[in-house]
Amino acid sequence: MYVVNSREMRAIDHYTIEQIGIPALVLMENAGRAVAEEAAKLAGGDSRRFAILVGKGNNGGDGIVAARHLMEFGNEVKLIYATDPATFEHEAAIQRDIARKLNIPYENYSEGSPPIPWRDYDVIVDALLGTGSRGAPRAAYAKLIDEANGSGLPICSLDIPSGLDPDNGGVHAPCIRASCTVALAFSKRGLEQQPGADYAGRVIVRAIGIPKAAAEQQGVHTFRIEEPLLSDTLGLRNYEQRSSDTNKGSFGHVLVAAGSLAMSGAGLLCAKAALRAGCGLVTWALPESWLPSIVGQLPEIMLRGMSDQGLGDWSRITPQALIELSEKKAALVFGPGVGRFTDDTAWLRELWEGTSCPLVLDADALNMLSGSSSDSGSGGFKAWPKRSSPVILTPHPGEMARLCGKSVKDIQMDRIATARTFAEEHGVTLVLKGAHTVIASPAGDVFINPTGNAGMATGGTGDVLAGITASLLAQGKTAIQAAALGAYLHGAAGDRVADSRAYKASLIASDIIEQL
Ligand SMILES: NC(=O)C1=CN([C@@H]2O[C@H](COP(=O)(O)OP(=O)(O)OC[C@H]3O[C@@H](n4cnc5c(N)ncnc54)[C@H](OP(=O)(O)O)[C@@H]3O)[C@@H](O)[C@H]2O)[C@@H](O)CC1
Ligand SMILES: [K+]
Repeated sequence: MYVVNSREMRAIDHYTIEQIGIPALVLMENAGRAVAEEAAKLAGGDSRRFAILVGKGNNGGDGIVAARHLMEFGNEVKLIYATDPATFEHEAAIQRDIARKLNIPYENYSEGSPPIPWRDYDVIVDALLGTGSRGAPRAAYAKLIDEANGSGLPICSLDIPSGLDPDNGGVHAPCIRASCTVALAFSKRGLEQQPGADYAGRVIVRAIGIPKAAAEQQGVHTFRIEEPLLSDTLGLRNYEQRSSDTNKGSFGHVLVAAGSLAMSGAGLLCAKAALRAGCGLVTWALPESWLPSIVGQLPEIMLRGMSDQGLGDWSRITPQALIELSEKKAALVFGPGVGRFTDDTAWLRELWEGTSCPLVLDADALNMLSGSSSDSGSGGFKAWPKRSSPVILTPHPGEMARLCGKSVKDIQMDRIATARTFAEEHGVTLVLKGAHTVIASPAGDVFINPTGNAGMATGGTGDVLAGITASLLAQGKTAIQAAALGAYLHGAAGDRVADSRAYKASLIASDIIEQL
């Protein structure tokens, strides 16, 4: 499903109205009707009392239409205007006049108004500010938002919660805390990123007559991952279907290079997740001195001890040894639990240049790459030679901050833009982890993953994701397919674990592997 920013939405509206010829009033009627239906569902029955908070723009116009339909459904409604309705223009002014002729009750609210008697209402519809909103809500808008949040009533926001930045998910003070948000035509970027996603409540996207072709025509290339999208946009139709005439050699051999004595579990989780995600074979390359302690733990996985001079870590293992082992492998994942060592950035560069299979870099491998970026004058790993096969990087916000030389706060402020820019500039597929994981391709396509839960913020879940992603690559998926499907399946498995437990936060990383 398309996810748009306010500029794209304006262009899509304009194209639909001017080029396709669907009148703005028709779109507004469809929008108001859709919101009325969803608000009525939230209210849970007939004859409920709705306060409709109305701003001066088209969001307010949609709200007046919603009021009309709610009244038609048998409810009581009252319009509360945050700006003198005499100043309304265009479609909003037309809706204001219709409401007057229908004697829909209203009041003009201003900064000096006494508090609204909220006990006279059951549900609030928030139609103050939509995608035309700029900056923190001002004057009467701000006061009304504070009052509505303090009322204790369920709030249905129209398009976005008023006070939300529609483009990056940041929230101004104050911002409506909605029970549900009815996004019109397409989801908005602000609804798909934190903290906006929390303020929006349940997001329901409703069609209002704007054709999908309009988004395509305007070049929108940000999507939320969902089952139809996996098949339509990512070309993953029947991604689980296999021919019956196959063998383990048909589904790729993953090489996992991970783990050190202190963090052997990272390698174990990564290798096991790779196998569980469907590839034919997994070899786990690990420092040889502690290999004996692993024997028998993962009977399905082949172990390869790497000569480590008895240290138990990667500091004495040569990149050449791993390069040789990677020959004929369908994917290599490097990084989970490997730690840092002297000259590891140069070590990683040798691996980068010497291997020809698709590469997934996670955890400490990402910190090695950051070492390259901080190496002044080298141009960072952007200047490393282009590889013939793809690279997927899977940073969490802290690792991303180091890769970009920015703060975590800067990264989190606009995850979509950060991920897209980085992927385009560095020619890699990027998986920026965290709530609503963002996956960006070198071509600039961005996919937002809706699956997953807060219980997954626990050690080892990243190692599992790296293993799943490499496994999908080995099975012949393209980098963007493997990265998007990997994040989706990882989160979906995590949601199944959470659903099956008495205490959702008790999820641990190996549970995810078992639910794949
Ligand atoms: N076009 C169409 O056909 C369709 C439109 N649709 C609907 O339109 C919505 C977008 O409508 P929009 O562009 O009119 O902007 P919207 O958010 O209602 O209000 C902006 C007004 O508020 C004001 N204002 C801004 N910031 C403020 C602040 N911080 N604090 C206080 N005031 C502030 C600002 O006025 P100003 O202060 O600049 O005079 C501006 O005039 C969209 O979300 C969807 O609901 C859909 O149904 C699809 C079809
Ligand atoms: K709104």
